Amino acid sequence: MTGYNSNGDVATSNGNHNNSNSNGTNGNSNGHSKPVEYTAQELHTYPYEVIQEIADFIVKRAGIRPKIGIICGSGLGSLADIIQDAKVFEYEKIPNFPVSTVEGHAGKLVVGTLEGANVMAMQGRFHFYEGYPLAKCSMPVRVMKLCGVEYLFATNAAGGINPKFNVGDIMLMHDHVNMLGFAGNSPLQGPNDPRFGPRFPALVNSYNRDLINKAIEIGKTMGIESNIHVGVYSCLGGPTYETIAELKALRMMGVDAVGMSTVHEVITARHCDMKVFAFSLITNKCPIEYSDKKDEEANHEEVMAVAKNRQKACCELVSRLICEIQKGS
Ligand SMILES: O=P(O)(O)O[C@H]1O[C@H](CO)[C@@H](O)[C@H]1O
Ligand SMILES: Nc1nc2[nH]cnc2c(=O)[nH]1
Repeated sequence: MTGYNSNGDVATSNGNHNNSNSNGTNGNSNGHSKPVEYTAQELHTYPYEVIQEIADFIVKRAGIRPKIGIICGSGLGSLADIIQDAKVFEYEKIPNFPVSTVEGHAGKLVVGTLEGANVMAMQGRFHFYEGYPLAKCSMPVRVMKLCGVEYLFATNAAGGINPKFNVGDIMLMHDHVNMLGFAGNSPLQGPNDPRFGPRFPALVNSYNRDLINKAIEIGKTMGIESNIHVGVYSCLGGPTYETIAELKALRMMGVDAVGMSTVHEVITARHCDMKVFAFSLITNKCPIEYSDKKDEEANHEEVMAVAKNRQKACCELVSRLICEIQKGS
């Protein structure tokens, strides 16, 4: 498999990673670095050493250790545009990083400062429906951890199932239903590396209560308290939007908003003991009765248009919450 040398340039594959140095390269006596080579199986599950190499690559070039990691949902890439003193890494230039394939996910990692905190933001996440295994989808969360991140802010665009939710509302996630997990799929599947966390992590209290309460207070001062809800998110595999019968089933299970992301990232973050704050921007109302109305069908263009419309409020919420975290540290 092709690797990258320590400058992030694509390099030909001829190294053996067992001999790699801390930069993830095989330095030799004439000072040239050989690329690290990993098997497809290794890159399927991303062993600790691979994650460490990616983290070292980023920290070395960014010159800072981020404390807060942000994952931008569909159409919410502007959350990364407000980062100051930004160093931008295109995914394809980061060794062994997957590439973004979905519209509204630029495929860039942005490292810099926000409200005085060192942050790193993913402008583009990885979804199961792109063909990546869940471990690969959430691998960047482990990269964040090894870069020094303590707090994960995960954002997403989602369909509102709770009839009280309107398009443009923000749902602060306080729990999730892991539908992919019900079907036996987990980002933690495979051998457990205790350097990341335990074999059997508990997930009650995954969503940091203190951060949820702070976000509610911030919503009040922003004058958008009636657009802020607290609720349960569920991730389905996608890429199809849900049928009416599926939406009815999800509602019966207590799900308030549905999407195709975030849950595997939160599981990975909690496994390695990161504090998690997550919210869904409600980009469409999910119908729960049969109808011929075309305008009730979800579509990605609408999802992105709503996200663009609400990006200012989302950016303000995120910035002010980071400001609160900074005040407490
Ligand atoms: O969850 P994010 O990445 O925000 O995107 C959501 O929007 C897309 C569908 O329109 C899906 O990828 C769904 O998961
Ligand atoms: N699964 C799913 N994902 C979404 N992302 C944005 N809206 C939706 C939706 O209605 N369903």
